[in-house]
Amino acid sequence: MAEVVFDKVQKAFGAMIAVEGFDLKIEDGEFVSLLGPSGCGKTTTLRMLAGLEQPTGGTIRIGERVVNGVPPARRDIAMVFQSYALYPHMTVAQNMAYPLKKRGIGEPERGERVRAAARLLELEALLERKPKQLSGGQQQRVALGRALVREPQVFLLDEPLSNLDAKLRATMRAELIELHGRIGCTMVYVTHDQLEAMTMSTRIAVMNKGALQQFATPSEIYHRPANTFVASFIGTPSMAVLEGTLTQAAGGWRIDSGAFSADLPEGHLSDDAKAGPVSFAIRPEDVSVGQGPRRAKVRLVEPTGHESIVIMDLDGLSLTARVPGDTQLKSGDTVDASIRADRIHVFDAAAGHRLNSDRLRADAMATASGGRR
Ligand SMILES: Nc1ncnc2c1ncn2[C@@H]1O[C@H](COP(=O)(O)OP(=O)(O)OP(=O)(O)O)[C@@H](O)[C@H]1O
Repeated sequence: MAEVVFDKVQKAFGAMIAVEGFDLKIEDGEFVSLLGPSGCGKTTTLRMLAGLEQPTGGTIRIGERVVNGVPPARRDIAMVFQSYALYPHMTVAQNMAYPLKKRGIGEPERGERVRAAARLLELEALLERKPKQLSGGQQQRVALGRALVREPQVFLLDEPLSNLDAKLRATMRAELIELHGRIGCTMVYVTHDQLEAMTMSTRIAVMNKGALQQFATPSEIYHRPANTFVASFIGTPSMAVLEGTLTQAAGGWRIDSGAFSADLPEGHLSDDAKAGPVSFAIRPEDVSVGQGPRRAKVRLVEPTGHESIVIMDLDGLSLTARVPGDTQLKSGDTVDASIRADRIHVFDAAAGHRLNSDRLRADAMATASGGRR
């Protein structure tokens, strides 16, 4: 087990900068997800950690050792890919033993390590099967087992669940959380699926356009997005980032956007807030439908089963709300509505960084889960 540190890491492919100014300190035993949209540099970052790509700037450290220039086989890491890459002619046991055989580890120890990993992953009954006789989830477990037998300092996982169907993904998510709990190994997990990142990680590194946007617990990232990118990327349905103007009002700040205005409670914004243009965003759960002083016109109702997502115009803003799945609301209806002014996220209009003081949020956060740490 080891900590992993990226220090000002850059990766350029010719003129194309894939990763830039990347600083990250992953603590020993953490489960960290690299999360971001397609092309943001997640896989390149993981491949640099694995030694499959060389950084064009900065240093990467695993434990005490700077690994720039160290070949993959000597980094003491194990990688699990999206494609399980099992050898079809070998049994499960032979597949799992293969990395040990390549390292010259003798038979009694090989067998022992394979049996231990098989026990951990509940693969004991499948050891003599060939990969084609296994389900997708079982194949994924063998790929994990093959990584596990190497007893690496760090596990690297690149979208390992993306070939599985929704039900199996949910099962494997739970299995990976359990596995991490049992072996306590440092894990770095690449995904563009925020549900995976939110449920499994101790901390999430949100990336966009090759740069780190925020590195924090899932709860922190959801409740205190550091900038407009994280605010709009995290959350399903997502928050729209709206344009408004901040003015000083008696007792605090007021935010206006066309016909919409809201008085922000005292202490809601940090000392960085200045009168003038801002961006702001409101989570769907902070919009109430069916009661309140505002009027909203329903544009669309999207049933998802236990709840429905309502897209509506409220004082000229397009907002999204969640309502119970048995709602009778339909497009064209006019309803009473309210928003939680104490939950409005406010950002600098130009730079996009968060302007909330989060003093009011701190109490709620103290009782919320701070990720899996
Ligand atoms: N070998 C390469 N040569 C040139 N450009 C590359 C190379 N590998 C990656 N890139 C570019 O670097 C950027 C980051 O790619 P990367 O694969 O790291 O993104 P990603 O976040 O993992 O995306 P995805 O989720 O689609 O896999 C992309 O614009 C990609 O086209």
